[in-house]
Amino acid sequence: MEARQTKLAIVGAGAVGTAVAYSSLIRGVARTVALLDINKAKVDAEVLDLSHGLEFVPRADIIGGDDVAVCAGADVVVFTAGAKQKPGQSRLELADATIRLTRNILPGLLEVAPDAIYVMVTNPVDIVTYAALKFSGLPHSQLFGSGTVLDSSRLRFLLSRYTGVAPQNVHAYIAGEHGDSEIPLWTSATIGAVPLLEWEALPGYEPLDEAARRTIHDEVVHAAYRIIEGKGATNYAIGLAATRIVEAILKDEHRILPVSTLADGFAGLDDVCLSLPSIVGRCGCGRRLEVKLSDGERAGLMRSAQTLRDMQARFGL
Ligand SMILES: O=P(O)(O)OC[C@H]1O[C@](O)(COP(=O)(O)O)[C@@H](O)[C@@H]1O
Repeated sequence: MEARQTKLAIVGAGAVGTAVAYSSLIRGVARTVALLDINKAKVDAEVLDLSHGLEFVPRADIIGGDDVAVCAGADVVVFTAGAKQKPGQSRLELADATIRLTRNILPGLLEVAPDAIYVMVTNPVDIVTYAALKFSGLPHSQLFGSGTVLDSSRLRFLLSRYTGVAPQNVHAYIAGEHGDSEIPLWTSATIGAVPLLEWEALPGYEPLDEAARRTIHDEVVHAAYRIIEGKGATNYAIGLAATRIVEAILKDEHRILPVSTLADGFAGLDDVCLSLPSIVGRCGCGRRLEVKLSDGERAGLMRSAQTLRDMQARFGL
């Protein structure tokens, strides 16, 4: 009997969608990678370019087109389609067009891939995820957003640079909105087995005091703006972050990832999609962790949730 083959469908063949396809192929997360885009010439060209590298990656097929049928039977759908972010433009300004686009595309996808786990990546991801949950009627385990998985890896990269320890050993999360109101969860963070708030600087490194933590937080929040100013879009790190989520799903890893999902009352948060460390596996997004929060972190999360609720109301959600 042949093993069931896994299929990843990526909606949107722009800078982010193609980065997800590229990193997914390199990491060998799915046997088939399908790319869908309304621009047929572009998607065909991307598929051809990626096909020419198949010799160098784990065994896979790459297909694509402008017909939703290309996503048929997908196990995971990564949704990256949306309006392009311009320099200086906030994530919010993009929201209206993107929400309409999401509403138009989802029904066709649900028809051909009803059992897929849907990972929304398009910004503003928390709002798009909330809207997509409403439009699709899917349970929040089956549809969630990439949230602050990328922001958390930016945080880990910066902490790694400050402390001289590998980012893999920095266990720290950004929570809340994937956007300006996001907050680092310093209280629960550890470096190796050492609580981050008790970290003693290694020789040649500065202490991780409050001022340093404030600078790092600020850098994480503004990282995307700096990249957009320089190259118009962020794509490689979000491609890797989304691939990490897909891998956790398809390999049923039960990984703890700060994905954006509907709040269920934890820390007094509800009726909003935001990120908190959650368990991700083959059934999608499972339980949230009951993370220990300081009063300041709790208040920050409440503010972030309120920012998102205000946006939801502005878009009639
Ligand atoms: O610092 P430790 O305990 O050796 O853990 C390292 C492991 O943690 C990870 O970085 C995952 O960390 P998180 O659970 O904080 O996401 C793995 O990639 C790595 O293998």
